[in-house]
Amino acid sequence: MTVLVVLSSSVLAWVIWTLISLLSNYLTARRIGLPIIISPVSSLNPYWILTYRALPILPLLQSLPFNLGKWSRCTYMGWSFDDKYLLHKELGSAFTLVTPSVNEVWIADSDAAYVVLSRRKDYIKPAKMYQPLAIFGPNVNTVEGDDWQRHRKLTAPSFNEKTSTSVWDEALRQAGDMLHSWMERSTNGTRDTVAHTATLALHVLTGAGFGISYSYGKGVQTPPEGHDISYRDALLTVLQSVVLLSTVPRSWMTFRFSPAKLRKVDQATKEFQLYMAEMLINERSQIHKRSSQSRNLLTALVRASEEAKESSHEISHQGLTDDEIFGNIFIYNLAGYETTANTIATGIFLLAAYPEWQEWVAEEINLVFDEEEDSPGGRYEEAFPKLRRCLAVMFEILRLHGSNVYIPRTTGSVDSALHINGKNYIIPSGTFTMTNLQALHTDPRSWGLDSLVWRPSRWLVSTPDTVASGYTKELIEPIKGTFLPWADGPRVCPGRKVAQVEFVAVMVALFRKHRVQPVLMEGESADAGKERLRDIVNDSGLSAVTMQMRCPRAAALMWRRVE
Ligand code: HEM
Repeated sequence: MTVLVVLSSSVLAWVIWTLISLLSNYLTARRIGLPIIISPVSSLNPYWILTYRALPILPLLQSLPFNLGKWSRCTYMGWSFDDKYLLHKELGSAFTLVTPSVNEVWIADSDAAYVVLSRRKDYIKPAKMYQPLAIFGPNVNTVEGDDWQRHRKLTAPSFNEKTSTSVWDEALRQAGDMLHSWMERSTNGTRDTVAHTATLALHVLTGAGFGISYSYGKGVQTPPEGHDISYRDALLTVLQSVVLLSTVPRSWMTFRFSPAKLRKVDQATKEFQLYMAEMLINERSQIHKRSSQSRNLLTALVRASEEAKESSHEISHQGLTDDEIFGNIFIYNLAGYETTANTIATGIFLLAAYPEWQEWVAEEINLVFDEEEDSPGGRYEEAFPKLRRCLAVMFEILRLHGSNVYIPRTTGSVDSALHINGKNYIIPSGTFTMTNLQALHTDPRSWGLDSLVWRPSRWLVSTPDTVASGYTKELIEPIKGTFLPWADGPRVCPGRKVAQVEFVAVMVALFRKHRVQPVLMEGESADAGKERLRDIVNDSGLSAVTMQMRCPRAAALMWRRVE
């Protein structure tokens, strides 16, 4: 009886607290003056996320009469991928989503989006939201303010033209081997495009970022002395277990009776930490002997940190601690792995669904590379700037199928003024601003009436120079705030050039002499096969970190050589 009373009073207290918070947030939202949607939950509420993932509750809510479930249209993770710009078309360039925990201002106005992403001190990256990613130590993605400036200054310059050259070489080599493995199963095709592009992206990062080169085909590598698993396998397990690592306490993973999966994650985490510590000791000794020849993210991180320490009396404020170096090694791997791998995999699916764009890309690649050369190497500096169609394909993937569909910021402890669609608004302290990338990327006012159509050629324009040379066209420069797959402003993605170089190199290796198509099901026409691929790409959702196709293994892709 007492238990029942305690339980029902707790539920009642929770309901009252929720209603009071909702009312208080609603009154605050009224003062902003933007259209309002009231939701009983926040899209970031973990219990809500678990509920709609476990039960088919969303369609039910959305079919309620009198628009009672309208809130559920914009309170699940990745909702704007499904909605595109439609909710903004109804409500305007911005609206406030009122929830019991926080007010979220969703923005699809290009000028306002640009301002929010540029003014990092007024619109702060919510560091608390990213804390779970500080698994190995604080890093550029999890810190704010002066700390962020220090991390950024010491890590981002590692991504220079030298890195781009190594990324280019490594991506060409890996993609050539990946293609070779696909050609070996040409009749049945492969269902593992996503897994294989993930291996490729990981190998490019370990090779170009950390100087550890792997051959594409070799799965498990023999671990060096003192290790039970290879660096690659330890890193892969860690990257694929981010959600576990950031939610399950480490001590639970070490119990004798813990599930094997948890113990495997624990082992990989320890091994990865050990590898990083060894790399650090090795790199420091090379620096002190002044004998290091290699130049990669790790060397740059350690050097920059050592130099900063030497040149400052306030040591701890200038360099990076060992934990911070580990934290950054991890985050650069994480941030650069899934995003790039997904973009390449989605691109392959889309090109298989639209073979006319394969021919378009191949035409450019064959103009740039010598017909006779069997495996196109080509120097990065000469080839990359000419491969504009390849880059256009990437931009068009990111416009409609980018890894991020929104970018969160918060006004912190002070109110902030924001000009939206010709009017001034005061965004109160403690409000989240969500830059709605998917709505901005699909808005017909910026992208034309065919904004939802995947059409890479929209990225190219003829200029007098390009017409005179009879060569390919120039890439357009989108209006500020209309294309933000890498964000913008001071916290713009530091790996965007790496991702571009990697993507273009992969296109070169795959499409110069080969084409991809879906393996048709029994009785399926070629058009229906392509439609099936488009459906698979459109059925994407937000995983822990990025947008991903939910069922990429539902289609097998077949590669063939063309002359
Ligand atoms: C197509 C590929 C990629 C996409 C779409 C992408 C997208 C983004 C976006 C949107 C952000 C900003 C997030 C925010 O401010 O809330 C970001 C940040 C970041 N990205 Fe990327 N990224 C890609 C590839 C890479 C690569 C290859 C690397 C590293 C090698 C990388 C490293 C990072 C890091 C470290 C940050 C945090 C920067 C900071 O907070 O100052 N990304 N990325």
